[in-house]
Amino acid sequence: MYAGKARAYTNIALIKYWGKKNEQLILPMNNSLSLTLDAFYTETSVIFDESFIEDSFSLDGTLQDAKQTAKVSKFLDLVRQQYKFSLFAKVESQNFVPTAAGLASSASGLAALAGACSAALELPLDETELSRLARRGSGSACRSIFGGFAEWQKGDSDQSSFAQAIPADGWENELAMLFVLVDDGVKDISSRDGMKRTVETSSFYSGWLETIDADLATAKQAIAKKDFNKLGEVTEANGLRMHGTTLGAVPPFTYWSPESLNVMQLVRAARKQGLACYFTMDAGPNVKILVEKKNLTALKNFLADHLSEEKLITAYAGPGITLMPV
Ligand SMILES: O=C(O)C[C@@](O)(CF)CCOP(=O)(O)OP(=O)(O)O
Repeated sequence: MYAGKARAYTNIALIKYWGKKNEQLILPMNNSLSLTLDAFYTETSVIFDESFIEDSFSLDGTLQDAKQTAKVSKFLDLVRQQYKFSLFAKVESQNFVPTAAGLASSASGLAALAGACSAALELPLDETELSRLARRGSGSACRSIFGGFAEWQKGDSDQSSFAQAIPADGWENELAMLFVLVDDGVKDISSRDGMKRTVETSSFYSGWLETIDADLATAKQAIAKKDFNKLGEVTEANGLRMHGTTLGAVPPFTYWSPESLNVMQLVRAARKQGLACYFTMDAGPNVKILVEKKNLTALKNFLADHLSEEKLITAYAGPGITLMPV
């Protein structure tokens, strides 16, 4: 029997990954840059044992159906193939996210799964190898191996596509990200399906790609200079352009709900009153507001007049993956 456990935190992209060059290897079209957060994480344990006759996967104590288990098995098959063994596994994941729906990210889940497998099999994987393995589970998971800021080097092969930490001299600890929960109950298109349709059909997609390198350079410069407004501006613009591509897809779609738009307007209004804060969104209606810790209370007070308190979740910069005793 081989057992391992890992904890990994979710990350939010400031410069987005939105499109694959290679679906099977999960190689992205562009580099992306994220901030790992402390508020949401997943703990996953894995047991490989010769007595198991199939893989099993339980999430938050509930045994998952064949479809969900197949996703985990696909990842386990990769590990079995790469490390040349054939034992089945029992996988148990627990998402530590506020009860609000739609906050558990595949990034923390798949990063934790990669970490748990490497711990169970006592694979001497360094961060790069762990990031590469996590990427095969879900692209954004490769960034959750690292704490703070991380950049996913797109590479052009399985070997060359992985994330690296972006040193920021502790500046990430001066930042906060306020999640505004906009649960409009509509079942969103998954990020995997959304980016696939966009790459394949959106006439806006090439325009999006042309802007990424400049955005990345701007974001990295801003981090190096601890220039919050510069980082916020490029984050907000990049996220808007990513979402713009979905409107050009066939059929067109958007993750924005009326309440999402309302929150975006509130962020702009707060800025007009001199409160430095910027929004970004991913494959869902929730809005994430990047703000400096020193302005967090002022931002919450500003929003309190418009949004109910329980819709707000505060996150700070979080750590990288930790392998844990079983
Ligand atoms: O996180 C970002 O850079 C931007 C997004 O969150 C925007 F929605 C996409 C994340 O995609 P992911 O779930 O990693 O896809 P997978 O590789 O198909 O599993």
